[in-house]
Amino acid sequence: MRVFYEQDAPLEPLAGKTVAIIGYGSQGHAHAQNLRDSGCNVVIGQRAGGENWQLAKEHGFEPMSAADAAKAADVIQILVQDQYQPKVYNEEVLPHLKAGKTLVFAHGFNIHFNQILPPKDVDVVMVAPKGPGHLVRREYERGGGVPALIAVHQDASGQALATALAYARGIGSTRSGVLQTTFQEETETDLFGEQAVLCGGVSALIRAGYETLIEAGYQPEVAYFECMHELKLIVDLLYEGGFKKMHHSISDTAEYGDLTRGPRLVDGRVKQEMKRVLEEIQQGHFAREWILENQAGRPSFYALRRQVEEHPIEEVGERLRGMMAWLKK
Ligand SMILES: NC(=O)C1=CN([C@@H]2O[C@H](COP(=O)(O)OP(=O)(O)OC[C@H]3O[C@@H](n4cnc5c(N)ncnc54)[C@H](OP(=O)(O)O)[C@@H]3O)[C@@H](O)[C@H]2O)C=CC1
Ligand SMILES: CC[C@](O)(C(C)=O)C(=O)O
Repeated sequence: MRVFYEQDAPLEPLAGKTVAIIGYGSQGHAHAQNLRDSGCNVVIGQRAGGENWQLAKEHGFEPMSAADAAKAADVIQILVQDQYQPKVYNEEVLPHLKAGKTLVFAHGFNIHFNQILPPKDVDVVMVAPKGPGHLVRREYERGGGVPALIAVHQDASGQALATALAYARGIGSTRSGVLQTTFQEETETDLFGEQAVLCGGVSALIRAGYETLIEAGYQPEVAYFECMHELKLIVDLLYEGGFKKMHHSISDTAEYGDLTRGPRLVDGRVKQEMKRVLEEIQQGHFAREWILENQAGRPSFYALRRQVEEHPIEEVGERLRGMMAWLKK
């Protein structure tokens, strides 16, 4: 697998071009500012009135409608919520697409699951940072970058890969490394990662650990520190140096407990369920469920979100974090 760095990704394909960032949210605010700081000409398509419209103005942009931004731009990055993308694309972006323009995505969902069908004469690429938008900005400002996946879905101009690489450079990702993939691989692995491990798996593990300690009579504050607070510090070690660095830093007692008890918890049954989760993604069942959930006004999403946000660990966590003055609110 080839990894692309700064020397492989000149910015020239974006020279003299205008990049539209449609949606000034988590990813949008980071891509827009990083590209501008890299010398690119950036316009913002952000619906008016809300906090992100205001934020774009505070950051020195003149936000306009998605339609006006798509009309003005050569390269159009779609960074509105996945569930709104087909509507925004059909109503505001499609009328302004023509040969020579490039459509960019940060996640393959709508292309891979056929919710957006671009005309054949435009380039369609993906530049998907492997991290939350706020870190895409923070790492860039620190002189680094969040790694990214790139992919080419349509190469009408013959320049699609070069454009994607230039874009990845503009947001800082080639400082860390950019891997080429397909829309299918990015979509399936990204959904699996966020469901089974990063968001779904970890959150469920935290809640189960906390509940186990509370049900055994331990203090909520102690349970919070053990099951949520310290997790960040352990993950930092994993991020910096893998299991080896984590093992080096934790006590031998902790390491022995990790090696002998961890596999008892995440055993064959968990892996079996992970496989089912992956199959639901691969067969389009998750996509169908999420699309229909949105069409129905998200009744399950809101009910489940409320349940999790009302979990007792949230109350104790908020109180304890309130005492940590250095934490960003
Ligand atoms: N969050 C992340 O870190 C990651 C996200 N991605 C992908 O990036 C894309 C964007 O996600 P994310 O940054 O989380 O999205 P956010 O929800 O953070 O931001 C979406 C933005 O789009 C705006 N918007 C919605 N509708 C319109 C419209 N009609 N016209 C103009 N602007 C509109 C929203 O405005 P308003 O504020 O008014 O709602 C908001 O500012 C998705 O494809 C996602 O899968 C990929 C990797 C990581
Ligand atoms: C882990 C969640 C993520 O996939 C991400 C930040 O990469 C997302 O879509 O937000």
